[in-house]
Amino acid sequence: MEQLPGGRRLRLASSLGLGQRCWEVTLDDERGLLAWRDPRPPRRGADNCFVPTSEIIAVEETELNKKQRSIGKWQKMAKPHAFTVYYVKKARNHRWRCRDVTFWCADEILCNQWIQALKELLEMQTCRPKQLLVYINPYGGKRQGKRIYEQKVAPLFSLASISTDVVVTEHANHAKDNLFEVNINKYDGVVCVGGDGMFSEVMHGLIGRMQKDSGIDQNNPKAPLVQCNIRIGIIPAGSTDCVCYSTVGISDPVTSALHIIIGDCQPLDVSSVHQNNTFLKYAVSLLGYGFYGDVLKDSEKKRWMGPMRYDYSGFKTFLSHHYYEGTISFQPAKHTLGSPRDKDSCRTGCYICKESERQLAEQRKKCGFKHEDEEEWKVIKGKFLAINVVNMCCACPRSPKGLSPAAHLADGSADLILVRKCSRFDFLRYLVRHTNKDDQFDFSFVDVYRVKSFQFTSKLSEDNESSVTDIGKKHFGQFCRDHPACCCNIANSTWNCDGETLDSSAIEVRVHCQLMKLFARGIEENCKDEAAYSHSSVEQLL
Ligand SMILES: CCCCCCCCCCCCC/C=C/[C@@H](O)[C@H](COP(=O)(O)O)NC(C)=O
Ligand SMILES: Nc1ncnc2c1ncn2[C@@H]1O[C@H](COP(=O)(O)OP(=O)(O)O)[C@@H](O)[C@H]1O
Ligand SMILES: [Ca+2]
Repeated sequence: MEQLPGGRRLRLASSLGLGQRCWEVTLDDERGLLAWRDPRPPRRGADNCFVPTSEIIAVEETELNKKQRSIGKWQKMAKPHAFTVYYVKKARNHRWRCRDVTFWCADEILCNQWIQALKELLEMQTCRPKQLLVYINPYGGKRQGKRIYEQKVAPLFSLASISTDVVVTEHANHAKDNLFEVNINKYDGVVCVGGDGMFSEVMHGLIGRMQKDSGIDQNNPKAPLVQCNIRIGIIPAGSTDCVCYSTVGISDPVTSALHIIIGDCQPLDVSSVHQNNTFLKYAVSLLGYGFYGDVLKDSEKKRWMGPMRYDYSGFKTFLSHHYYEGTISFQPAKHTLGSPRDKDSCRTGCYICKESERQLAEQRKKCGFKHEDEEEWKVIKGKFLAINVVNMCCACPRSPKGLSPAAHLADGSADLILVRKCSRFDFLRYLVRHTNKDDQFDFSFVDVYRVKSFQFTSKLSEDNESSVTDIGKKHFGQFCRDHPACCCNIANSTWNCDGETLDSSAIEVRVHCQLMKLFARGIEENCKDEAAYSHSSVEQLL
């Protein structure tokens, strides 16, 4: 142990070989950093590097091969001893890669000391998973799930000494049903390889299992649900991969695997959807009626097209320009500090989400839930082209900022976006803004509210309830008789619930703050990635 001028302790500091030269290598316990720098003065700091120990993937003793030994200093050494450190390298656009660096020295004891010290530090990272349950949907996206897992993810898990039980699903709901049967306590996490639909399935299995084990009735819309502490990791291999993109910042299997390995944790709000005291679904990303429901329903018939089906069905649905009549009621989310029109987005370590977490803990301590129903409800009736309720920004490669750029991952609220009846041209302007930086809510026909609960009843089901003999009933699926060209559809739309269709014209939605956790850390603030590794900051540290 070495003492530095500032009183800081270094666990190890040695001169070790890296390539052809000797480098000063330090392991700083207090700061949790492994650093190596070239002591030669001329090219100041040119090749200095450091890695937080929390981002070291593995340490291995290394046998240097003949080629390595035949060059430079190796020749003079009887038998050099070496070890390799595998670590996370942050690249552009939130992409992470696994890199390695091999150090050598003549002294076997010193080499072992380093391996031992680094392994001890890895052991201390208690948030890392050791045993994972993996579900692969072989038919998601471009049908590459199995290949992606085997070639890109499994080798990294094995490098990090993570054991896995792998299930390749044979039918829809295979993963969900399986989660009710397995010995869940054996695992530190569940990994799903697939798209948003597959993630939704795994989430239903886990949350459902938790409630069942705790004797909570999911059919009761007011039941305080039990939080799910087993984290889910998403390896993106689907068509949209919105949950992965919105929680990591990129859809990239290797990046996601590395977030799982280092044991990241991102809490997530979950909405429950009920109809008349019957549980229907949970949702974490988009709950969409009208446009996004119709796109999904049409695209299901075109699965053979792969991810392209959304472009085809999107275009077709846009042309059909159907709007739907109904009544919306919601309770505004007064507890959260943010608003949907904020300029700042939810980022790693978001203080708005932390504040909600604090409130949640306080609420639990008091052991009672407020009489939420007594709080204010707002009611809006109208004709809508789209009703979107989003728990997170819903960013994905098609829409890099998402449907609600300022929505938060874990603040206990959802953003309710209402797109009222407007011209095709205006609706196109709105859709185009999903894909660029312009304000999506700056239209007279678009309203946005931050809500904690929400209800919707389509006019059709309201009418049916009030008069059973309503002739409209006979005409489901046909266009408005009085106005053949008006695009008002007397059939209901479908809900797009995280990429799964849900046929229900009257639903009740409630946001459950931080009901589950992912192996992720939210989207990191941009540009800092490179800055954190800048040479000047390395200089200050050493
Ligand atoms: C004319 C310009 C049109 C621009 C359209 C912009 C599209 C933006 C799409 C954003 C959708 C984000 C919400 C994510 C939904 C997913 O749950 C769902 C299912 O994803 P999956 O197929 O399971 O990965 N995908 C869709 C398109 O409904
Ligand atoms: N083996 C399987 N065969 C058919 N469907 C499956 C299978 N495994 C999972 N599914 C279902 O496929 C649906 C879509 O999967 P997903 O991975 O989200 O792909 P995509 O992003 O292309 O929609 C999910 O609803 C899931 O329940
Ligand atoms: Ca939220």
